[in-house]
Amino acid sequence: MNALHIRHLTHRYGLEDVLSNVSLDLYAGETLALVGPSGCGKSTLLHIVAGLLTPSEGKVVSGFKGLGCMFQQPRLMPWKTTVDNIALGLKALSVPAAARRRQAAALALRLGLEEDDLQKYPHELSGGMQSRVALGRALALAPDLLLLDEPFSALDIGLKLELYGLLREQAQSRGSAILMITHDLMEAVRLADRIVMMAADPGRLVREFKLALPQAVRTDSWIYQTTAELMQVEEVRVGFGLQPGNLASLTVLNEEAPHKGCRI
Ligand SMILES: Nc1ncnc2c1ncn2[C@@H]1O[C@H](COP(=O)(O)OP(=O)(O)OP(=O)(O)O)[C@@H](O)[C@H]1O
Repeated sequence: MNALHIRHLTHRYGLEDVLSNVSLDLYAGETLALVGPSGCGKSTLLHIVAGLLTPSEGKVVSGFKGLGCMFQQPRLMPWKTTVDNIALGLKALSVPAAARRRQAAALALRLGLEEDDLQKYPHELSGGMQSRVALGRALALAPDLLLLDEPFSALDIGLKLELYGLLREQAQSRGSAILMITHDLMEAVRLADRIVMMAADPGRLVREFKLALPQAVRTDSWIYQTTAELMQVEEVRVGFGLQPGNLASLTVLNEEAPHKGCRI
């Protein structure tokens, strides 16, 4: 089975440790959400996994073959049309122009864009449409690993729910693994199989929760209840800047034993 193994990762900017001794595993078909306070190193960790940064210490071993990334800002090429933005990765793989445009157009339509949108430039698209294009670009190469850095944070709830569904459909049909960052605990509860809570100064993993109920059968009320339960956990409250509260009994969640590299 394909997997990503992160071992004893430490990263410094200058003299400051922003990540300390982070170890994590991610397996094919799994969605793992990283949550934690601003500045705890979530994006740094994602950039290291994407190969955009070399860690100061530790290693990342990935058995995944394809990588798709989506960030908070769509980061589309302003001089390229919708289809050409989606087809960017296919062009890099030397897929002939007609074939890559055909594939990109089919994907765009599956993601809810319309025929009329295909030849538009990013400035002619709404924010939500740009997010669909960015998701299309991330999915175009059928990656078996998707890295998502708060991809839906700027969108309204209706569009978020729609894009969650599209993402899940695409990821499930390909058995892709997803490593996502979110500030929205409810989004993590809706989408993730595991939630890893981080703390800052230095950035580290402090707690992991396994959500045993399959995504497809999670109802809104289960999501609200589970989020509320999580919000009672000390590390989660601290991470979200809330006053410490009473520890609730976790009836819905299966709490995982902390793995190597975690500090509680
Ligand atoms: N290129 C850089 N040079 C120096 N310091 C950096 C650089 N990038 C990030 N940092 C610092 O590293 C720390 C971690 O940043 P990072 O963006 O990884 O955190 P984050 O958890 O993703 O934050 P947020 O949730 O606010 O996006 C922060 O203190 C940030 O200021």
